[in-house]
This record gives sequence, C-alpha cells and structure tokens, in this order.
Amino acid sequence: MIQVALENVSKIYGKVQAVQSVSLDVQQGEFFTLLGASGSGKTTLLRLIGGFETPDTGCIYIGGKDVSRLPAYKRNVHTVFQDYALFPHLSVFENVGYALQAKRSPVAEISQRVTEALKLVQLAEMAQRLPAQLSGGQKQRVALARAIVDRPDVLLLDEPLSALDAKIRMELRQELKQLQRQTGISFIYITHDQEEALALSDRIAILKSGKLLQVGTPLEVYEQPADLYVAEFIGRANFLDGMLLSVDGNRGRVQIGETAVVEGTVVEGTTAAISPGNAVRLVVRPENICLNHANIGHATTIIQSQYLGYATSYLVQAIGLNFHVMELRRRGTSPYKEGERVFISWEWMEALIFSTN
Ligand SMILES: Nc1ncnc2c1ncn2[C@@H]1O[C@H](COP(=O)(O)OP(=O)(O)OP(=O)(O)O)[C@@H](O)[C@H]1O
Repeated sequence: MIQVALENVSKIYGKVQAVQSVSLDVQQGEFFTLLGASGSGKTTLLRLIGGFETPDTGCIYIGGKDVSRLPAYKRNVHTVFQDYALFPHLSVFENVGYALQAKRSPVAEISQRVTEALKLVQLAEMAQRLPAQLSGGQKQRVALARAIVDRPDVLLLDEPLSALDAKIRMELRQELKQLQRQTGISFIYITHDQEEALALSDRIAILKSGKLLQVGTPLEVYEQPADLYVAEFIGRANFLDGMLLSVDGNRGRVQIGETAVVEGTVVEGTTAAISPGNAVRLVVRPENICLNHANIGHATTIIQSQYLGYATSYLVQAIGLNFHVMELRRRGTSPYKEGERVFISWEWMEALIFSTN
C-alpha cells in the first residue's frame, strides 16, 4: 500500500528551484532515503511532506488523502532532527510523553505507551533522567521514542545520526532499522552518508538540483546507476574517459583518451544506446578489478598498498592512469607489495559506459 505519494511537486524560493516536479511513492512500512549533495532539495522535500512548507505546484498524498494544503499539525507525521530538540527541564519520560499529555490522553495510557516506546529504544532504565544526564546517542534515542510514541503514519528523519561519533552512529544505525521494522512506520530519511543509505534503506531516491534522478533499491542504484552523476555520487569508482570504438550487443570497446587506437589501451564495459564514435566515460568499481600474476589484462605497477584487515586497498598505475583497487582478504594469501608488477583486469559486464556528450 502506498503511504506517501508526491505528484509533480515543485517548490521555488525566489530564483531557486529547490524542488522540481518530483513524483515518487513511499510504501507503507518502507525505509525510504533521500540522498543528494548539499542544496539538492532533500530538506525542502521533507518539509513539504511534513507540512512545514506548501508546494507551489503538484500534490502530496498521505494515506491516500490529499494533504497538500494541510498544516503540519493536522498530518499524522513526525520529524526527528539532527539536534534532538528535547526539553531540557523535562525528564526522559516527560519528554517522550509530552505530545500525549498535550492531547490529554488518559494517564494510564500515557504511562503504558511511553514505557513501550522507551523499551523499543532500550532506554527503559533511564526514564527519570534529564537530557543533560544523557550521552548524544541516548538523547537521539529519546527523540526517536518521542517521535514514535504517538504512532505516526510517517516518520521524517533529517540526518538524525550526523551529530554522533562513528561508533555510536553504527550502533544506532542498526537500532534505527530494527525500530522501523518493529513499528512498521514508513521512514523517510535524509543522509549525506552513502554507506548509511545503502545499509538502511529499502529504496533510495537520488536528487540533484531539486530533480529526482533515480529511485531504486540500494543494489539497483549501486550496480545499475541511471546516469553518470548517480554512478559518481554513490560509492567509489574509477573513471576512464575515451571514445566508444564499437558495440557488440551491449558489450562496448572504449579507446582510452580519444586518440587513435593504440595497442593495449582499449578497455571494455557494458553500454546501452550509445553509438560508436561518441565520447564516453567508463566506470569501474574498485572491488570489480582483479589483480593477477597470470598475464590477464593490462600490465601494472602497485604504487600503494594499504592493508585494512578485511581488505587491501591498492593504488595502481596502468595504461597511463591511476586505478583504485579493493581486494577482500583471503586466508593464506599475502597482499601485493608496493613496486610489484602485476596485471589488472575486469569482466566487461562489471564496468559501465556512459556518454559524456
Ligand atoms: N527558506 C529558503 N529560502 C530560500 N532558499 C532556500 C530556502 N530553503 C532552501 N533554499 C534553497 O533551496 C535549495 C535546496 O535546499 P535544501 O535545504 O532543500 O537542500 P538539502 O539537499 O537539504 O541541502 P543540505 O544537505 O545542505 O541540507 C538550496 O539552494 C537552498 O539554498
């Protein structure tokens, strides 16, 4: 069932088209992430869904009802911000129960719901503490409990983990996902952190200058980016500029550097709907490149070798270019050493060719 639907929604601030004709659906119980560079319109979209802004054109539906002109307090939507926004003079319990209290819900119901929400965020023991007596991660858990206690249809989360240090962030990331699954509330989540987006989301929407470029599962946006921008934005990759020489089915051959064909500087990848002769960029992920001693692919020298425990990260030089290569550690093998001469190759299906015209 569709929980939130946007139809051709636009928002203009003066001369800035913050959101440009965006249409998308968020399913009930879905973890949906808005990802994009600074200024791409993520917060504006969230504010439009929350009712803190009204669209200039287009419609917003929540639970099938047109809420485009409905103020925030009339939508069953809550927002969790980066800075927690807790009341400092109220206890954890009172912070979480605040909205229910304001609605004059019966005391027994408040107590039961607050206790339940605090349990869900693992803070049952800290109900009587004041916010000042909590760590950053605990404060954000209180903010989460407060946001779910009222059982909203949709929870909007604006970079809720960005103020936390890396370790707490990882912990809370897992809890957030669990909380979403347990409550079945649709989450619409903003983050700058691509890895967080890939790890948490059912689907990700990628925005650029207020426009929606692609909506897909983490696997789709990482492995089948809709265009070069998405490929460059999500994850790390190597980019090779050149000219498309020939296409066989969807297997393309690219001459690196747009010069005449030079022996040993032709690479392969997948392409769709690009004609030979066009300027292209080939994108290949570090983990899709294989290093070998078996004379397969292009000769290369290891410039840098960084042992990361679970993997080894290499900088190598081949066909006059630098490549970033990532190899998972395998037991019984030792990493290649700096200065060592090896070969690099990749399966043509694992590299993507985009037009740069
Ligand atoms: N109230 C406003 N008045 C004028 N311009 C605004 C206003 N709010 C946002 N903008 C502009 O709209 C564009 C989109 O802003 P928005 O905050 O939605 O981006 P964002 O993707 O959330 O960025 P960030 O990741 O930096 O928070 C930006 O160019 C911004 O300067």
